[in-house]
Amino acid sequence: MNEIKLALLGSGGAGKTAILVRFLTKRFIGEYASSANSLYHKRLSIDGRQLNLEIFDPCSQSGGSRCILEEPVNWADGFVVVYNISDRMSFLHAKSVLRQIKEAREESNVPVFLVGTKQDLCNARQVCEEEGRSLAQEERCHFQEVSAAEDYLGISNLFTKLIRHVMDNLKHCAGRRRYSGSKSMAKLINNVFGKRRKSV
Ligand SMILES: Nc1nc2c(ncn2[C@@H]2O[C@H](COP(=O)(O)OP(=O)(O)OP(=O)(O)O)[C@@H](O)[C@H]2O)c(=O)[nH]1
Repeated sequence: MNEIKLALLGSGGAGKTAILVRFLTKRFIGEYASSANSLYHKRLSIDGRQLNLEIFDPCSQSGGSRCILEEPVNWADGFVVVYNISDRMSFLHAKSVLRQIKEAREESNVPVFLVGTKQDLCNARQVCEEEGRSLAQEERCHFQEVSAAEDYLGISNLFTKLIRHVMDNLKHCAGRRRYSGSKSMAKLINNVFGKRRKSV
């Protein structure tokens, strides 16, 4: 069984949980009463391979995104960096997150997806699609705009694509030390990610 670990990063309210819940359950839930970091588990099969997926979704209220950038940026095999297309501050935050991932994981060539979400709110758009695309080009990561409210397929494709890149990258890195050493995992989850674990 392949273990794949993903982390969603981005500013508070950017739409991280909405994207993740859409991917895991196909549903869009308007409000989430979450005040803690969450680790979601999912088994799935991609290209005939059984995968054990763990996805970390930090809650901004618990200072989660700060934690993951300070300590366990090495935990994840791939990242989804989320901003809200109707909030320029969230785009600037995403830019800074991309830089920090790059600094910390330069050698590993870790797959990253920059995601502009809330595409349905295009009347209130503050970040044009081209800006997102060129930032992604600059930072050599993938890019997509989505709407968790309106589009399941786009989000599902995004995660599938990221997971494929992660699998390729892990194959490529085989033999080298995997960044997220399994010995420290339990400690990492308990200390940094809080104790909530969810299976969907
Ligand atoms: N219209 C619209 N609203 C969205 C979309 N995605 C999320 N929202 C709303 O935006 C708000 C914040 O979404 P969350 O998914 O909780 O954002 P988050 O990044 O997880 O926020 P924190 O948990 O605070 O870090 C919620 O009210 C969602 O319903 C979208 O695609 N379209």
